Amino acid sequence: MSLKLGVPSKGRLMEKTFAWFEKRGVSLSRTGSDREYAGKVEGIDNVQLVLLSAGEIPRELAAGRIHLGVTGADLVHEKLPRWEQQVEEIAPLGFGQADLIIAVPNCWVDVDTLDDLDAAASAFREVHGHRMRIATKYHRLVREFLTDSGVADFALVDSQGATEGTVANETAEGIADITSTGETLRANHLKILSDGLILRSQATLWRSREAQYSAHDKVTLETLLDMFDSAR
Ligand SMILES: Nc1ncnc2c1ncn2[C@@H]1O[C@H](COP(=O)(O)OP(=O)(O)OP(=O)(O)O)[C@@H](O)[C@H]1O
Ligand SMILES: O=P(O)(O)OC[C@H]1O[C@H](OP(=O)(O)OP(=O)(O)O)[C@H](O)[C@@H]1O
Repeated sequence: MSLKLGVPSKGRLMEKTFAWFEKRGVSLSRTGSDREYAGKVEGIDNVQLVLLSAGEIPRELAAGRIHLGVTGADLVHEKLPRWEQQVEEIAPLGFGQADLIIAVPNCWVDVDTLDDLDAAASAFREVHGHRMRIATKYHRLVREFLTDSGVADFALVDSQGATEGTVANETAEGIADITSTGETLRANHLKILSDGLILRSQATLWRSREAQYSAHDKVTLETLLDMFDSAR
C-alpha cells in the first residue's frame, strides 16, 4: 500500500498543483498519452498519484480512498456536510482563488442587498405565481446562506456550467456561482449583491481523516509535511 495523493486531472488546477509540489521537491507528472489518466511521483517514495476530477476529490477523501487531495475549498464545503470531521486542511495553495457569490441582473436597480432580494422575491412570487429561481451547482451552501440570511421565497435550479447564461436564457432570475476576475459576470450583465459573498475559496491540500494509514504511510506523510514546511 502507498499514500494516495489525488490531484485534478486537467486544466488550471492540475498545472498549478504540479508547480506547487515541484517547488517543494516533489515532482508530479502525467505519464503515457495525453488521454491516459496515469501519473508518477518523483522526489519521495511510497506516494501514488491519482488523477481525478476536482469535483470528485472531496468524496474520495471522505471515503478514505485517497489519503491526500488537492481541490478547491468551495467543493469540499459544498460536498461534505461537517467537512471538518472528514478532512483536515493542510495548506491553502495560493491559487484557484474564487468567490462564491449571489448575483442578479444589472437592470434590477432596486436590488443591491439580500434584504432587497428578499423583498423582490416576495413581489416576484405574487406577480408570477412561482418562486424566484436561482441557478447554481452549489445547492447546499446557497440554500444554507439564503435561509440564514432570511431570504425565503426562492427556488434553486440546477446549473452545472455556463450558469451566468441562465438569466439571459430565462431559466433563472439570479445566480450563485464562483467568480474570479469578474469578467463572466460583467459579460452577462450581472451584479454581485453587496452582502452576497457566500465563501472565499482557493485550491487547498486536504488530508483524509477516514483513510487507513500504515506505519510506512505515516512516515511518508511526516516526510512530506516536513518538505512542505521547509519550503516556506
Ligand atoms: N475562473 C476560475 N478562477 C479560479 N478558480 C476557479 C475558476 N473556476 C473554477 N475555479 C476553481 O477550480 C476548482 C474546480 O472547478 P470546477 O468544478 O469548475 O472544475 P472543472 O475544471 O470543471 O473540473 P471537473 O469538471 O473535472 O471537476 C473549484 O474549486 C473552483 O473554485
Ligand atoms: O470571474 P471569471 O474570471 O470570469 O471566472 C468565473 C467563471 O469561471 C468558472 O467557469 P468555467 O470557466 O469553469 O466554466 P463553467 O461555466 O463551465 O463552469 C465559473 O463557473 C465562472 O463562470
